[in-house]
Amino acid sequence: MFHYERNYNRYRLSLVVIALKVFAVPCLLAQAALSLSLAPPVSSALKWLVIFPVSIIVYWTTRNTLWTLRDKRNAARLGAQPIPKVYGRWIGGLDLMVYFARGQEENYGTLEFRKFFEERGATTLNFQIMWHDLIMTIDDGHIKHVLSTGFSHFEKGPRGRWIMEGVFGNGIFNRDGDVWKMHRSMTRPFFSRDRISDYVTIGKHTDVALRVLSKLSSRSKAVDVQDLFARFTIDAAAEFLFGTQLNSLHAPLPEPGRSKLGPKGSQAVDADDFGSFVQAFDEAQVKMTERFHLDPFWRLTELFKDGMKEPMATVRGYLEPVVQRALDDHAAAKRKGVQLDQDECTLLQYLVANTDDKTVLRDELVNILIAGRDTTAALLTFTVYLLATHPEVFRHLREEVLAVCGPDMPPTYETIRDMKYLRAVVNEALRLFPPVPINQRMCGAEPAVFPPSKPGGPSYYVPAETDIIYVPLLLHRRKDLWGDDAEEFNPQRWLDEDRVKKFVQNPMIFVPFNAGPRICLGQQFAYNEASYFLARLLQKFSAIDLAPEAAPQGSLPPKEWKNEPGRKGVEKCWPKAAIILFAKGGLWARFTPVEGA
Ligand code: HEM
Repeated sequence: MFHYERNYNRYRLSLVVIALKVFAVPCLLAQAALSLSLAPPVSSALKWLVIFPVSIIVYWTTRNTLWTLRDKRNAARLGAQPIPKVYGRWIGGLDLMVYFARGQEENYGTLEFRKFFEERGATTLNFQIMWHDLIMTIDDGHIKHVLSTGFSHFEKGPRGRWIMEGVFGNGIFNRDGDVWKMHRSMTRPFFSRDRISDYVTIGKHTDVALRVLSKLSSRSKAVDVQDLFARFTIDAAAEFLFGTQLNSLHAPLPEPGRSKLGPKGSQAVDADDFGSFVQAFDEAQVKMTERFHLDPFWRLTELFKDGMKEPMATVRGYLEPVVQRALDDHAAAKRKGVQLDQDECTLLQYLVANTDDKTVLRDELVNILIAGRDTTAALLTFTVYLLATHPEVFRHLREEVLAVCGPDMPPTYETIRDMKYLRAVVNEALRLFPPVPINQRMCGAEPAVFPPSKPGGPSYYVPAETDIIYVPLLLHRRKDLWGDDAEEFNPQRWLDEDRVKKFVQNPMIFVPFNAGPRICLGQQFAYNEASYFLARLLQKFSAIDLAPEAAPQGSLPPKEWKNEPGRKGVEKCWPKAAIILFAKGGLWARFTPVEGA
């Protein structure tokens, strides 16, 4: 097996390999041509300043032209067309790369990619960056092929693995083929039940979170709900996954007007141990996103300092004792002949019964903590944002919650199922703000073909080993799929018979949890957790108002956005993506408590 972790640690060395490939090959060819030519010798200055740089451009342009011809031939052989190409204005399409990287800093999540599709009237494009193909798609049919019907032709691939290794390591998110199958079969049985104990865990942490919220709200204090939800979901996930009480909700929260801008959201001025763990988690994810945008140049920016090392040392330092304790407990239980009760055990107990490899265990926890914490926190954050900005939806939802659960009865599996408007609100938030707004795959060693996504449409040729980016945030906002109100928050669309019929006919227009064999394992848990929390929240609070004045400086959407069409012109928080969607600087809001609740 290829040891990614060992190789990842040599990322500086890989820079030499890349440099040799990009620069040395054309320069050596130029040197050979000079030596063989009968022309008089040229000066060193001419060679280094003119001939070698020109040879690099000529070599790569020629190679690209030859590959384009080869792809055209292959495409014709397979009865397909090449995907429309996007060229930058600078050599090697470097301006596109700068645009993508700057977008990470300055723009609205992944929305900025839309202009390329609109300008060309296409839903799948092939960006030419550093003389390489980078396919980006918002096409439901092509995404279906990548994730589901053509699953075996696509993988996460070595590029993604290189970049994600520092965070995800040997965990389920970062593996393909048999190793991924092993991870999936090891973890899936744990997620395949609707366990009563899950509701107990969710209920317990919801109560703590709402007590904190009630206390602050009784003094009309603004709260960064994104931070609150990150604490709630990590406390619930830690108990559900490894039986540990993190009690992060008991630690000091960021204060309105006194917090600073953290790597993603807001940050308490004096971070405690838990704060450092969470900030480290966030920092590592932001770094990982930067690497995606700057690849392969991130190696240069981290030549003297591995940007992932420190934050991940903090994260792993936090988790290693947890893993060790689980292994010790398992060994002790085995000695006493105690059997594991699969219905009541935590994921970690379940995993240690299957492997004692500490790296696998630690990395799996990191993977599932990120999966379980940040995604659900993003869902809750953007649902609250949408409810605060749509009081009529808030009122309607509250009426349903009070009608089904009364003013204080905790929701159950059955009552959650009965609250159809609640499900519609959650789905609508997932549609407009999918917690995983952008994702990546790679075509395998053989070329593939995207079948026509519309009757009579073209099949598209996908060259072997090409990166493919798909963008659920843009797919979910396509007007031709969702109607003219695609950008509006309208939960009713999930209850309208005709519109639901359209979705049932083509479920690939909505993929917040992915699709196919790698579909999210925690989908049911996430729906349960978010629905439970929202129902309890609406029992206890009668209104939500955004409190932008409480946010740290630099968090609010830039003034220039006001002139932009669509959601960008009306957004009151700044959606950004670092693998997972978040509100820059947090989402600050005030809650009106119900008397006596
Ligand atoms: C709103 C909440 C959630 C959303 C939107 C979400 C979304 C996703 C997406 C898009 C993927 C596919 C990633 C990829 O293959 O590139 C995924 C995978 C996964 N999710 Fe979730 N997720 C959520 C909550 C959870 C929770 C709560 C857990 C567990 C506690 C979880 C566990 C997983 C796991 C283990 C995978 C990996 C599946 C595989 O590679 O085979 N997720 N999720």
